[in-house]
Amino acid sequence: MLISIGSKNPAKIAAVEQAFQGYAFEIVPVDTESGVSEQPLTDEETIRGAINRAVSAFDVSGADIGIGLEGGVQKTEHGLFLCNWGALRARGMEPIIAGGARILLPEEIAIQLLAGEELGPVMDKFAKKQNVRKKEGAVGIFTNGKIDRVEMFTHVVKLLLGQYEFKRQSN
Ligand SMILES: O=c1[nH]c(=O)c2ncn([C@@H]3O[C@H](COP(=O)(O)OP(=O)(O)OP(=O)(O)O)[C@@H](O)[C@H]3O)c2[nH]1
Ligand SMILES: [Mg+2]
Repeated sequence: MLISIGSKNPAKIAAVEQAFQGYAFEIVPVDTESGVSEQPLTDEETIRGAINRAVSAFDVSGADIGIGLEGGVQKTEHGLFLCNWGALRARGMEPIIAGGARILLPEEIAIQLLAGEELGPVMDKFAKKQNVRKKEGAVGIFTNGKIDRVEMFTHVVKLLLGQYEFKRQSN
């Protein structure tokens, strides 16, 4: 099975590799446009980015499955939540969507994002690290390492794969 992912981010690629453990597959990471802002600020925008990545990855690679994973934030009355969305594009079916873990971001982070900053660089500055976005992610930093970005996105890809198999069996 040829699986394309619309990102070259190693954390996202590792999540697809983990979720497809046990399957005979090959992964093709492709640079795709998310079609949304670098820092999505709503669930809707983040979902749109995931779908656009999955469709582009599927179209450019001729793979059996295209996967899109997008991180963003969502304002609530409780504060600004980190949100994560995934999409799966396969022949003969509408894109499948699944949501990932959410955690409240500290106020000092939220203020910077709402002022137009991108979470990736903000996290590097906050954590005094390089490329948090490609490793544990904000989710790893703010959960004291209990769950990192790979594990969080692996869960999302499993939700996508499971729905894909269910739909295939139902048809
Ligand atoms: O350090 C982080 N830990 C996280 O948990 C996280 N979740 C989202 N983001 C940031 O939100 C923006 C859109 O996310 P994103 O899906 O575009 O991710 P990305 O830019 O890292 O990958 P990619 O665009 O190469 O696929 C980018 O600025 C990401 O850095 C995170 N940064
Ligand atoms: Mg990005």
